[in-house]
Amino acid sequence: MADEELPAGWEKRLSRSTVSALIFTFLKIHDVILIRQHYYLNVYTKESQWDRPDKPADPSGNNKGDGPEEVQCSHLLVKHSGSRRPSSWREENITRSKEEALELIKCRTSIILLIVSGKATFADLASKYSDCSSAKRGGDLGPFSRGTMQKPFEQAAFALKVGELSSPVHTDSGIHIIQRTA
Ligand SMILES: O=C(CCc1ccccc1)N[C@H](Cc1nc2ccccc2[nH]1)C(=O)O
Repeated sequence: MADEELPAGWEKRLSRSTVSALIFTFLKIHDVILIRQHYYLNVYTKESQWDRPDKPADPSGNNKGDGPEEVQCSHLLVKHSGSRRPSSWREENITRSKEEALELIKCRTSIILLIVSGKATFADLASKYSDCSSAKRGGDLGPFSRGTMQKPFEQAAFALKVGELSSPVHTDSGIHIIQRTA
């Protein structure tokens, strides 16, 4: 079935291994072959699935067993001067700019490559570098359902597969890297 025959409300997307992208981006290893896979995004609920859908996406977002009612995530937050609370356990008065925060989170993210080699875990890094109070719990936010987190965070979290890492996500709190853990 050709792409244009996708049932209404679905988009075909290309994913790639975050790690490969990070290796490619941060270590400038030009012979890394990006692992690319197609997945399908419900344009209404932003939920994603690997299997090609055979029926129109449910616009109501009612969960008919298609996506999780709740997810569990950990995150690493880098705040900046424009954050809603530019202060954290790490730094009483956070003055870095949003651009500096983005650069910093990219550096932190490149450290996530250490996870691949087993030299560090996401929890190790979040507990060291996250500006959220959840750093004390290795960045773990516990399970949450839709409607409880800032929308950009929720949409990114619910689009992740278990174990996946997000790209940098901007909320009023700052810039996050999210890992879905359940
Ligand atoms: O609101 C909290 C506490 C989050 C938390 C949830 C569950 C367990 C432990 C912590 N921390 C804020 C920073 C912050 N903003 C967020 C926005 C979305 C998700 C997590 C976030 N964390 C802050 O510290 O300014």
